[in-house]
Amino acid sequence: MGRLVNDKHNSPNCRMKKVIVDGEPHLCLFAIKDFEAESEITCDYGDSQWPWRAMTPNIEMQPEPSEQPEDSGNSTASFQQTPNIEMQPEPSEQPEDSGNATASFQQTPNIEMQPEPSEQPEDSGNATASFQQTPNIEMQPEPSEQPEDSGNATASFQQTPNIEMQPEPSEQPEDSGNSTASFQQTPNIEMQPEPSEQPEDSGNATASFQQTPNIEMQSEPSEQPQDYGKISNSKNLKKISNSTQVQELRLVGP
Ligand SMILES: C[S@@+](CC[C@H](N)C(=O)[O-])C[C@H]1O[C@@H](n2cnc3c(N)ncnc32)[C@H](O)[C@@H]1O
Repeated sequence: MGRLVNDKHNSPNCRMKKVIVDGEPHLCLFAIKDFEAESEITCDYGDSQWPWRAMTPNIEMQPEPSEQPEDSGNSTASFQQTPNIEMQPEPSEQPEDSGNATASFQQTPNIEMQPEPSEQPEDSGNATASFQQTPNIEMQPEPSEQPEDSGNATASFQQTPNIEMQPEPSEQPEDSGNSTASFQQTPNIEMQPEPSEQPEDSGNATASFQQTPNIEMQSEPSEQPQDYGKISNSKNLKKISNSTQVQELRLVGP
């Protein structure tokens, strides 16, 4: 318990007394005033050149009147402010040591983080951005090994089956594996020759039947005009008539 009591020369809340029990001395601590729980326990260490006392009077005089004028009797407030003031000179005496230990460690990782962004000058405070770019850079080399498969993996795979489909129909145009492509192309090829044959057939059929009667018609009239021409020929008729007349004459004559 005694190791928890601080020194307070002016207004301690406790007092240390020597009590002899069974002939043996004991240091016993007694409260000399009421104070709340968890308050600083203080007593007068006695007259001595305690190092903190050399600093305490000057420090206590400044904060007590200005900040807590109504707490004149509250020694607790003075001691609470005292350590705060003591913490400031400690960092100044040892700027990189205990007092600034927390700050120094916080700055250290920040300094470590800055060199990383310095490689990426615009990512100074954006450690997250730097890490995001790093995987992007890693992703780029991977595509660089396969430059055509990088971002167009889908396109490449789409092209691959297309390329496979093209040679397959060419190699096995009528096989089962290329049923889709082969049959699509095959009917196209069949359809092309069919129309190419049909136009000739259909047109020839029509033309042949048309020509045939024409030819027949031509032949018929070609024969008839000759007959009709003979009959219609007035000269021939005259010859015939003359011959009949001659025959009649001959019959009549003898
Ligand atoms: C018995 S211990 C008191 C408890 C100690 N302050 C602690 O936190 O454990 C005695 C030591 O406390 C410190 N101390 C006691 N009274 C003080 C005061 N008024 N101002 C600054 N340090 C004090 C000194 O370092 C002293 O050696």
